[in-house]
Amino acid sequence: MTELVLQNVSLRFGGLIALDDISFTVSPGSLHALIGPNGAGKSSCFNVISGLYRPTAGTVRLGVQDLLRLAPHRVARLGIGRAFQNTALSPHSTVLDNVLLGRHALTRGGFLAGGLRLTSRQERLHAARAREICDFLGIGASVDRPLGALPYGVAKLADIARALATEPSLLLLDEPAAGLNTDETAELAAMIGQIRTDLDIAVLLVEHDMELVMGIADQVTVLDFGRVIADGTPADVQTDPDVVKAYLGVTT
Ligand SMILES: Nc1ncnc2c1ncn2[C@@H]1O[C@H](COP(=O)(O)OP(=O)(O)OP(=O)(O)O)[C@@H](O)[C@H]1O
Repeated sequence: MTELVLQNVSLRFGGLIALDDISFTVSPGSLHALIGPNGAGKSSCFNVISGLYRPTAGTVRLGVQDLLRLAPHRVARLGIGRAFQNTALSPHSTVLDNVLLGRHALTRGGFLAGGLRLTSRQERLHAARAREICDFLGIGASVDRPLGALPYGVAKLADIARALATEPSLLLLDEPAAGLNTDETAELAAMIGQIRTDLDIAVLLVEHDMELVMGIADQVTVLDFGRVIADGTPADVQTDPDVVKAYLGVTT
């Protein structure tokens, strides 16, 4: 992966400023967290990076590539995969079929949406890769079961598997621990660490679970009211007076 650089990005919705001149860099191979109170602009930031929202000002680059000129599927094809806060997967389809949706981004035009016919050999290769990814995430045993019949934690991992199936070099995870119990959260933390170390994929993580974030991130960017108020190591940001104030609403 090359660096992801957001520079002076602003996003307005009418009179509301969702992102106000934000800049930060996600380094190759890093585990970078984006945190902040409710409404701080974290999801808006993800939507800008993945091409769903066009910012009012600023630049977003992956290496030399200007991401703001690209549609979401082109951003995905450049190696930015995204797992969603509420999984957008089909409960009636099997885990495998859901994960195969991720392979779609790799194929010109999209073999599922675009009607480009794959040979049976290509289909087999995609399915084998999808199974491999599910095995890696520890959900291999559930791969042929309908997603809706499985525990929420497995469904969350299936959505991460779908994002990994796009073969990203940077994975965006939007609140992956939301709705998970303590054990599932601990397993997820270990899994995110393995995605970075074993697969050499950088992770940009939006998450409210501070213990999870501070335990695994090596860089943390803190947003508040659409602005970057701190950017540094977990140790740096935890003691930053502006961050303490934003979270606790008190002056230090
Ligand atoms: N499509 C939209 N139209 C209008 N306003 C929006 C839109 N998306 C986000 N906003 C507003 O932009 C601001 C930032 O919202 P955003 O969802 O990015 O914050 P967040 O940090 O992800 O919050 P949360 O932690 O609650 O998910 C909020 O005031 C929100 O209401």
